[in-house]
Parts: sequence; structure tokens; C-alpha cells
Amino acid sequence: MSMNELPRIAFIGGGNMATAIIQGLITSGAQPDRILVAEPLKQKRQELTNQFGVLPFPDASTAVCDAGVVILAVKPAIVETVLSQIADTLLPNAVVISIAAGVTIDAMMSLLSASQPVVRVMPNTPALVAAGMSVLCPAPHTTDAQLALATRILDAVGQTATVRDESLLDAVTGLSGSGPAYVFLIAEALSDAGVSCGLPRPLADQLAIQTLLGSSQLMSQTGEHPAVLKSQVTSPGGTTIAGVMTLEQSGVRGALMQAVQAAWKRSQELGAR
Ligand SMILES: NC(=O)C1=CN([C@@H]2O[C@H](COP(=O)(O)OP(=O)(O)OC[C@H]3O[C@@H](n4cnc5c(N)ncnc54)[C@H](O)[C@@H]3O)[C@@H](O)[C@H]2O)C=CC1
Ligand SMILES: O=C(O)[C@@H]1CCC=N1
Repeated sequence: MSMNELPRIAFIGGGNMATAIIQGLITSGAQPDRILVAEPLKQKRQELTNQFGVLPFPDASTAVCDAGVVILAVKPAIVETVLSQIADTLLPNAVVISIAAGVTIDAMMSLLSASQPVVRVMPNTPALVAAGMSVLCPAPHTTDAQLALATRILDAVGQTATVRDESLLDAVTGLSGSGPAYVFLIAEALSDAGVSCGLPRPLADQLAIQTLLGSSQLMSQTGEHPAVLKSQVTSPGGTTIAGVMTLEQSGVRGALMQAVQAAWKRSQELGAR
């Protein structure tokens, strides 16, 4: 199926994540006039129309009436309100894709007809530059073809993976959903460190960002385990092992593991409400 054979796609919410996915779809060849966006803020509607040529709607129920895919890209707290608004106009076979953190498939199904196809997804913000990581979890009654359609849409903004056990999405949220913030924090700290050793800030920023990017590309493109690549940087008695030793002494591994676990637990709490 090529991008211009995709069904009409309605986005509910035209914020950061919706914009990223719309950009990805259009870059991959989707037709803008087959993308509908319901967004209450007039300025955001106009920006999306001007930038991409998508069709704007001030409210959700009219946007979904002939859409084969509906992407819920609103804040978690208003997903249920939106679902009650669209439940009557939604096509029976429309695939509902939710990217809202912590909103469970059961919570969505309680407001939809029992046969409505649903896929819950946890994406991340590098989707904005087509380098996202999205993990999909289909509701049990969703068909493989409906899951494939959702996967195709998220493939436009980066890599995708699928889990069948919905509870794993909390761990996904802790690692790849929230993870970009940990990496940005590390980049900021590396740059501060460079400044503390006398580098000018713009150069320190450049070194920090390119070191993270280059190291990520090296891991991704060689497929080598991080431990192997780390040992290649670490000369006997050299500079790197001196730096690595202080990182180990300050417990950086445990700190990162605790960060992912804290976000994992918070995601579980949000989902249990
Ligand atoms: N930002 C992130 O790192 C990630 C966010 N998510 C999830 O993505 C979802 C969207 O997040 P963002 O795009 O960052 O938020 P955002 O605040 O940029 O976008 C939400 C948009 O929904 C609009 N909206 C509010 N009420 C509406 C309604 N009744 N109908 C239609 N639109 C309405 C708002 O005006 C806003 O433009 C959230 O549920 C979040 O949990 C998931 C993974 C990562
Ligand atoms: O912080 C949050 O709740 C959302 C979910 C993953 C990234 N941002």
C-alpha cells in the first residue's frame, strides 16, 4: 500500500506530536487533503493548514465522520471527553490510534463500541525529525491488517515495535517515551562540563550534541553492543578510563536505572486512575 492509498486520517489535537506525525506522513508522500485535523485553537489550525495543506476542523465530531483512521493526540486528561464527542460519528471500522500516555485500552473501549479497532501507541519527540521510536499495542480484537495500517503511519516518523502485553507500555514510557529528556539533560551536563574546563559555550554545545549523535549512530549502524564500543574508546591507562571510573563511582548506571523505573511507576499510577 503506497502512502496515497492510505484512508483519510483525522487527527484530534494539532499540537507537538500531531504536527510531527503529519510532517512525517506528508514527507513520505501522503496527500495533505486526505489529512484532517480537529484543533480548537484557531492559530494552530491556520499554521497547520498553511504549513501542510491539511484540512482544519474546529471540533472533533465533524472531522472523524469519513475518516478511516482517527489519531488521538490530545492530553491524556481529555481523551475520554473527546471519545464521547466522537463515539456517534466514528465509522465502525475506523482504526482509533491513541498516543496519550497512561490512557488504557480498557478505558477507551468503555466509551466505544466493542468492535471498534483500537491501537495504543507510545511515541517520543524525536518523531519531529523522523527519528522517533514508537511502540504499538493493539487491542485484542484489532486485526493484523488494522495494526499494519497503524504501523505504517508511525513508520513515517521513525522506528516502530509492537507489544501485545499492554502493561509493557509503562516500561516503554519510562525508557523511550521519557528518555529524550534524560538525554537532553546529559547533553546539557556535558556542555556545562566543557565550559567548566574552559571551552566557550557554543563549542561545548556542539561537542556535546555531536558526541551523542555520533555515538548513537555508531551503535545503530554497527549493531555492536555498547560495551564493545565503549572498550574501543578506552585505552589502557588512558584518559577515558579515568573518566569512566568517576562515572562508576558516582553511580551513573544506577541513577539512569532509577530514572527509568521512576517514570515506569509514574506511568502505572497515571494508568490506574
Ligand atoms: N510530548 C511527548 O514527549 C509525548 C507526548 N505523548 C502524548 O501525546 C499527546 C499529545 O501531546 P503533545 O502533542 O505534546 O501536546 P500538545 O499540548 O502540544 O497538543 C495537544 C493539542 O490538543 C488540542 N486540544 C485540546 N482540546 C482539544 C479537543 N477537545 N479536541 C481537539 N484538540 C484539542 C490543544 O489545543 C493542543 O494543540 C499527550 O497525550 C501525551 O501524553 C506521548 C509520547 C511523548
Ligand atoms: O511526561 C509525560 O508524561 C509524557 C509521556 C512520555 C513523554 N512525555
